[in-house]
Amino acid sequence: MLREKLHVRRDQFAGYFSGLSSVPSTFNGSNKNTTLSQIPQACKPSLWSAKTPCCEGNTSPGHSPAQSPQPQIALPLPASTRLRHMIQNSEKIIVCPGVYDGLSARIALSVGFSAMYMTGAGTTASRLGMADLGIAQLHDMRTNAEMIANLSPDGPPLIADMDTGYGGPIIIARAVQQYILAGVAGFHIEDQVLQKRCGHLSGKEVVSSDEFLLRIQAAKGAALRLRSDIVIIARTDALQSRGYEECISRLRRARDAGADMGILEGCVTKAQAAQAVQDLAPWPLCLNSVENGVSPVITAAEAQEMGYRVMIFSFAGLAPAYTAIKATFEWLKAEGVTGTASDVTPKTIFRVCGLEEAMEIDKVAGGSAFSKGV
Ligand SMILES: C[C@](O)(C(=O)O)[C@H](CC(=O)O)C(=O)O
Repeated sequence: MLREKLHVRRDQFAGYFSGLSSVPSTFNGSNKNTTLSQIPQACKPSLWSAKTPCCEGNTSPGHSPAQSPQPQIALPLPASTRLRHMIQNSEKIIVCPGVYDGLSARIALSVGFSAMYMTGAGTTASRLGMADLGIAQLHDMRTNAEMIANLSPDGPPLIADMDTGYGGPIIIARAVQQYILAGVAGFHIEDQVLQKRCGHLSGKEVVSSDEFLLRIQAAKGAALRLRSDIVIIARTDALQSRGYEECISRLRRARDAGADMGILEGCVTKAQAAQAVQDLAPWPLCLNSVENGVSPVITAAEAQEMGYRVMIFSFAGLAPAYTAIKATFEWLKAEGVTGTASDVTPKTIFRVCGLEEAMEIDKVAGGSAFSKGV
């Protein structure tokens, strides 16, 4: 039953994702307009791979036949294109753990998620040591996102927080361009005033619906100009001050302006979260889960049943890091030792952070720095 429902939904979503699904980079160096569906399966993502067998003697669009004995370099599909494809085709809701720095992202990669989310609250806390009050600016967010997105460029696509877009249309266009160049696959942009705050705090203020639309149009224009597939997620924080109907109206306007997906931030009941999907269908929605925030706890399975396509768990890394670090520091202060579990050695952390891959790079290049191990 659920499966059937999902099939219907995926077909419906297709309309929203067909527009920009052409591969913007020169896939196989020849056809700028090659679409995802035109790319033969065997040619799909293979980072720096040699020519695939199906390219042999194939002169159809999307292929360049062998012209020299040099191995052909097949560019990987951009993460944005892969994310778009996942949203359209995935059987299951796409669960994105909130990551905020290199280590939390590396842990998410090692656990094996299909996508990740870079939280603005976590970025602000970890990079600036500040609360989520609109203090992190484009530079802070872009540099963090770029580092995280490029830990595994052909790995799970990264959805990143873009807060309010950090200014008017010109700054927003610049922010979108920088996120695209950073390798970010999708982002959410909201309607809070520039002096924003976490969506789960009270006293939030939002800009007018027209100004929100302007933000979406600026973002969409930038993506189109760069021929990027980046997934634009319109988020409204208007529930607290303007009510549910206004949120639906704002999200509809954002959808009509070309946003690919929506977030109704801070739903206060499960019924409301489910209703939003129905009211905006077939436009896909993303659910932001902040446990102990203003929303009830909704599991990924429940969100999938409601019809959500993506779910971000903003505090999934930050909250346990806080708990563990605080407990350890308190222990250290009291006892003079950290009490670290014996199976967590320096190598454990370095392994998660690519130790073996780094050693392999050195070896393949002919180096011997690690020939005696580490
Ligand atoms: C999703 C969010 O934008 C984030 O930065 O992760 C925050 C999370 C939070 O601060 O609780 C938000 O919901 O505003």
